[in-house]
Amino acid sequence: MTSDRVSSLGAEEDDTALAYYDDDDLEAFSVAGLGCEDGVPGFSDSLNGDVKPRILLMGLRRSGKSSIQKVVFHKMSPNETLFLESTNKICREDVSSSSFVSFQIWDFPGQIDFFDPSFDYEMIFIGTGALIFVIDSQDDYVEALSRLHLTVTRAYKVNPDIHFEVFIHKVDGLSDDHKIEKQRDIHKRANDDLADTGLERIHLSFYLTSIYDHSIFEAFSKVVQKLIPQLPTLENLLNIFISNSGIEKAFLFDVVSKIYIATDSSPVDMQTYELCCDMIDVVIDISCIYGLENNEAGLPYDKESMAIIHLNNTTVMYLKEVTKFLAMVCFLRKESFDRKDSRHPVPDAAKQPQNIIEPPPCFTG
Ligand SMILES: Nc1nc2c(ncn2[C@@H]2O[C@H](COP(=O)(O)OP(=O)(O)OP(=O)(O)O)[C@@H](O)[C@H]2O)c(=O)[nH]1
Repeated sequence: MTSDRVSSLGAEEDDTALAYYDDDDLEAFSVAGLGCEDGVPGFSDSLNGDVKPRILLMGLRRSGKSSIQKVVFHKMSPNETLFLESTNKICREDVSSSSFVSFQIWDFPGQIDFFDPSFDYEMIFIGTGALIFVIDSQDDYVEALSRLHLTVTRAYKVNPDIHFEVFIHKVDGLSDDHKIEKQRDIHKRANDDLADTGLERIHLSFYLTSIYDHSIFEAFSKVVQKLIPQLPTLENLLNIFISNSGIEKAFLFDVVSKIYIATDSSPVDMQTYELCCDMIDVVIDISCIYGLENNEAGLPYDKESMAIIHLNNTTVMYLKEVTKFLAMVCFLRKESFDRKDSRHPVPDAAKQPQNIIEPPPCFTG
């Protein structure tokens, strides 16, 4: 692999870095143990200690892999993906925008034959944390299912710890009934194929996704959460947090990608998640316009970042910076929120009954 065939795109400012490899490089990668060139690590990264978990995006041509990556990690608007050219190189991206969300995404061109004997797929799968297989739900998926089966069985043999995630994608064109029907059919066929080869122990997770709504962010959140070793601890902390405050639901969000890296153990509904994403957008957009000094660059998000939004259904949303890249987004009832306001000026606050739940410190301003 020569250095002129490896180009880093200038996305480092937002803590992402891309490296592209062209078809000829695939042959070069079949040489086991290929190391770093020009600061760009090769497939053998997984063998050294401080490597990030790898997420692979695979699927047939035009299934929507690159669109997913661009919309989730580069804020590309869904309509712009109509003009994306077919990927003919492996595209790797480092995502390290927060201390908890740190991984690499590998976007594979649909036409690559991984199982060409000259290509060392073992090196790819060994360092992989999750394999996302994208199926275009608006297309005939017979070929996609046989490709899924081949990919999953090969990958499992190399690395049984991989999480296999199937995105039934482009569901925006389908009615609700149709979506459920497709999901049931794909789920059944994929698992039947595995059972036929005696591999029913392989677990596939299925998600209905589209880049035209928040479903793709939610699905990606769930995939990434499985790669966060601290997840149970974070969930536990969030459970303690909400049970000791007037808060009903709390999310920890990666602000840049709008992936939620943890939430308390009460169920998440899509509407709540969408509201959180909208709130993050509002905060960042307003801060972009009014929050930056002249000529200042970068994400307008810092220790001062916080917002309160009163919804018309007596719910209050509260966003507060937690770290440089993370935000806590909470939902609480208006009464719980007002209680904090009434605490300070009321001189006889000591008369409050003992069992009133105190708002957490972040609400005491
Ligand atoms: N309706 C709809 N179209 C989508 C969605 N996601 C992607 N597309 C469209 O699908 C087409 C193919 O998307 P790509 O992201 O280039 O597909 P790909 O899998 O990367 O394709 P290759 O690079 O050829 O492997 C584009 O026209 C996208 O606009 C979606 O959720 N809904």
